[in-house]
Amino acid sequence: MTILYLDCGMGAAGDMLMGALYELADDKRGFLAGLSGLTVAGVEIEALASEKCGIAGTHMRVLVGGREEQSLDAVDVHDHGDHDVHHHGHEHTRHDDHDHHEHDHYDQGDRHDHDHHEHDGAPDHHHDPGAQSHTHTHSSLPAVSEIISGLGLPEEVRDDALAVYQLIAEAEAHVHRRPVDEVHFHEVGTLDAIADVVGVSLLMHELSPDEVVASPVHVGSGQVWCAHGLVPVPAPATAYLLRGIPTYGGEIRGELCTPTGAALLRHFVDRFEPQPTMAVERIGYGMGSKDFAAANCVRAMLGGHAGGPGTVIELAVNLDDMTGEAIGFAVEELFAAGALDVWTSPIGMKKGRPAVVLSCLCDLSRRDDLIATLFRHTSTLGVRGTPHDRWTLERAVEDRRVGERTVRVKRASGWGVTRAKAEYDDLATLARDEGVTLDEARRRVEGSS
Ligand SMILES: O=C([S-])c1cc(C(=O)S)c[n+]([C@@H]2O[C@H](COP(=O)(O)O)[C@@H](O)[C@H]2O)c1
Ligand code: NI
Repeated sequence: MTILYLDCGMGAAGDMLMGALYELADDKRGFLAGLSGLTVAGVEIEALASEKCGIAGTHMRVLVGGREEQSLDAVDVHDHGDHDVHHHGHEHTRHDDHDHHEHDHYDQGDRHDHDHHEHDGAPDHHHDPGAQSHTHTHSSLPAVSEIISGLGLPEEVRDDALAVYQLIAEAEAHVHRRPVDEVHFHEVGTLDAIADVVGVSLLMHELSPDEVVASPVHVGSGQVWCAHGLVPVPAPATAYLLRGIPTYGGEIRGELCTPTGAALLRHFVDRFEPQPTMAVERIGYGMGSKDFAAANCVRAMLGGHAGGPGTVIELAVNLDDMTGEAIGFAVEELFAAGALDVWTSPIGMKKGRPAVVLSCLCDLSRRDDLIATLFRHTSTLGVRGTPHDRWTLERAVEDRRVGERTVRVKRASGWGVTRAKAEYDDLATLARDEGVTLDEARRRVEGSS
């Protein structure tokens, strides 16, 4: 059971997530080759050694037409004009010839400010950024999907990347109160964001952790320039994408979590909580392009469960107006939707009604599906949920030959205990086919070991 833990104590941007996962990947060349389809579109992706507050990590530099996009925090408004903001995005990239310590001053007057929704959504609608501003492209979801689908990615990677973009499109649609099919991306529609989304999807596919856990997300504070103008941090799309996820503003003035980072977290992370008990085997640091007092990185840790409890959710509803048949059907649907266990308990309810509590246990990643199943297949108007610690034995299933037949035997071990038990369905088939009792069938399986 492998756990990928993402420390988002300095937020998350697409390139930071990609850098952190890249450090964990075995086949780094294969990964970069997997992104080569993007070079046709003028995108170059380099993994550069980068250092923040003395920590060595990787900065994934995505160049589109030779330029790297940066988010423009409005960290300081100077006396010499309301429109001047101090851009503190600079890099400390060892393999780079440029002067990384320059501080650019962005003047709102040099920006091409406009309503991106007035454009027709053609993916090649670029604005010349000039010397003082940033490039952005206006792309529709179908245009972005076409680019992603044309990259020759494994099906699962392509589907993940498309799902991340769907989330971004829904966030844009919500923020601008437009239908999803009328959304035109601005910054996140540029090729560098596509590279981030595809890169992270590819690396997740390569690492294939059983569980992805992330810390509460530090979003930063203040304001940031985007295609709409100066917006509050977290940017509106980021705030929407992170709803329901634990976040905090903290002391740092600047945008720490971008819409792309937020969409990637929403899609890939199973649960948000402090680092679980795990035996960490590999650690990766993905560096951002900006510098703050704290190391601007996402830290990724890969490891296994280390004897600590897992978390399961118990969902429960009280039912006083359903038939036994209908409740039985709901039980089957809950199992089909991924419940670990489902049970009913008799209760007495108001107005002297005999009733039942229908309960089920599930992993957090299945919780929302099971809530939807409860609402769909029962008459309840509310679902209760309680998280529980759960300690488990390691389980394995082995096949055992009993004469001409194969019977599955479940082995469980840990906590000083080892035991084995034949799978009931196989045992019942054996008993019926051989015309013996269940006990006799069990003895035959035990005798065959
Ligand atoms: O492109 C989109 S959807 C976008 C939306 C918003 C809104 O809040 S609406 C803000 N921004 C800003 O663009 C840059 C780049 O974001 P990436 O996700 O492409 O890294 C960033 O400063 C966002 O706040 C983009
Ligand atoms: Ni927007």
